[in-house]
Parts: sequence; C-alpha cells; structure tokens
Amino acid sequence: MKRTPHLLAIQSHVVFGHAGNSAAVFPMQRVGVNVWPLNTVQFSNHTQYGQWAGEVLAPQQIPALVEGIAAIGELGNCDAVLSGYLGSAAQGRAILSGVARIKAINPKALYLCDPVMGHPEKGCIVPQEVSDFLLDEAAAMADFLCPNQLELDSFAGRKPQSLFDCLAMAKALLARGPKAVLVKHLDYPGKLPDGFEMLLVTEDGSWHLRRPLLAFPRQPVGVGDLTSGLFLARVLLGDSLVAAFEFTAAAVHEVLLETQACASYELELVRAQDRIAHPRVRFEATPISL
Ligand SMILES: Nc1ncnc2c1ncn2[C@@H]1O[C@H](COP(=O)(O)OP(=O)(O)O)[C@@H](O)[C@H]1O
Ligand SMILES: Cc1ncc(COP(=O)(O)O)c(C=O)c1O
Ligand SMILES: [Mg+2]
Repeated sequence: MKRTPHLLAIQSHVVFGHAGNSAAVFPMQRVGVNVWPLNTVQFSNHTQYGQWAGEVLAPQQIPALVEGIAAIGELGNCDAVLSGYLGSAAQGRAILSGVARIKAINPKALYLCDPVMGHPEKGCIVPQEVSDFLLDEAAAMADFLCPNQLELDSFAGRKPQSLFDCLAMAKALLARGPKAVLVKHLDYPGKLPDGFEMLLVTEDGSWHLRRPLLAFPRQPVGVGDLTSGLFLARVLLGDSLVAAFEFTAAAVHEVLLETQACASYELELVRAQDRIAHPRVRFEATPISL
C-alpha cells in the first residue's frame, strides 16, 4: 500500500472562517495528506474584516515544536513544509531553521513558501519586516514559491507590461533558487476581463492556465492559501507539477462555485469537499514560452 504523505503546514489559524491553515488544512486532508498544522497566529477572523482579536505565536515556539516532533522520532517522516501568513520576521527565520532541520534528516523533503505580503489595495495586513524577509531570505530556500501578482511585482520591483512580461518576472524568480514558481493570480495590461489566469514556471518549461472569473460582491479570502496547499498536497501524492497545477485550478474553482452559489463571503469548504477531492471541471494548462 502506498504511504500517506505528511506535511507540516506553518501559517495562520482563524477561529471563525477560512484563511491560512483554516483554509488549507481540511482540503489537504480531504485529498489524502496527513497534515501537521502549526499556527503562526491565532486570530478570531481574517484581517480583511478590518478588526480581529488574538495573538501571534512567540517565534521560539516554532523550533520548540519542531524539536518536540524530533524527540518522538517522527520528524524524518515529514515530506514537506508549507509556510504562509507570518506574524513577524522572527517567525520566518524560525521556519527557515525548521526547514533546514527537516531537510537534514530527510533530504527529499520539499519546502513551499507562499509569500503572503500586505498590500493597501488588497487589505491583507502583514508587517513590512515580513515582506522584506520574504523578498530577501525565504525565496532563496524555497523549492516552490507561490506569489500572487502583487507579490510577484514586489519581487521584481516593477509592474508587468504584458503576459510575457509576467512570465519573464516569474522566470527571474526561478533564478533565485526555487524549482518552480506558481503565480496564483495574474494581472497585466490587456488581460481578458472575464478570465482568472495563473502561471506555472519550472526548470523544464512554463504553462499558462485560464479559468472563468466569477463575480462576488466581496472578494473571498483564503483562495491563495487553498491554492498553494492543494498544489503541494497533489505534488506529494505523486502528481507531476503540471498535473498538480491543473488539479488545483479545478478544485479551487469548484470551491468558488459553491461559495458563489451560497452567496457566502467565507469559502464553502465543507460543502465543496467532494468536489475538492474529485473536481468535475477541468482546465488545461497550455505551454508558454518567451
Ligand atoms: N475564479 C475566480 N473568480 C473570481 N475571483 C477569484 C477567482 N479565483 C480567485 N479569485 C479571487 O481573486 C483574488 C486573488 O487571489 P490570489 O491572488 O490567487 O491569491 P491571494 O488569495 O493570495 O490574494 C482573491 O481575492 C480571490 O478570492
Ligand atoms: C490571518 C490571515 N491569513 C492569511 C491570509 C491570506 O489570505 P489569502 O489567501 O487571501 O492571501 C489573510 C488575508 O487577509 C489573513 O488575514
Ligand atoms: Mg495570499
């Protein structure tokens, strides 16, 4: 029997609703991965409500928890680490030392970094030192990097002129070290208004994917976290990077369809669970080159 992969997921937890681990853990479990959630913050709700209660985890807790798992002899079973929303740069550095610790025991372990940055136009609130840490330190250690357009712009230090420019920016990011860059959300002059587009850039080639853009009165949150979590889960389950990319687009679209049908602001993950595991829709990734 094939072994069930294990994934250490280090990102935020919200008590109410879905963002960070609260958006990604259940879907990753539902597709068949054992998840070890390590919550960087515990907030009442995601920050786009504009107000929340709760605390950031003390950074020294991250190595302490990783050591606790090592002490029971389980750390070598960790197949991948995912990091997302960080409450401080010190937390980020603690995660990188955890990743190094895990890779020393299991050199095949993968690290996916979702570089969640704050943006005034988006409303996601992240300290500036976290953005600086992601740009300067985390990208170099990640096997997979999953920025959205605003985060890709921050890495490149500019906005794109075209789709091919987005591709060039993502390729430049590949040169910093990751095996693959998944741009979860493209925005560039001339983009068709009714499409939601993504890019996958790897050492072996690049692929572009388009799915329908659905209308929401308020943009749902946690979509990026769901996207990076499902992508890593499917890679661990044995998908090629392109197959994981296509699966992720389909499963996330299914969640958005369910969320739209329920007129809900929070993602309808529980109602969409069968469609996450077995998406009915399919979007083809098409090769793209400069
Ligand atoms: N098919 C879609 N239709 C409408 N909105 C979408 C669709 N897919 C994603 N979104 C929204 O687009 C925004 C961009 O998300 P994205 O950039 O992928 O990641 P992040 O959630 O990290 O910002 C989010 O607000 C999300 O809710
Ligand atoms: C606590 C928390 N975690 C994670 C996120 C990231 O969500 P998204 O997937 O939209 O990038 C947010 C966004 O507001 C948040 O408030
Ligand atoms: Mg995000």
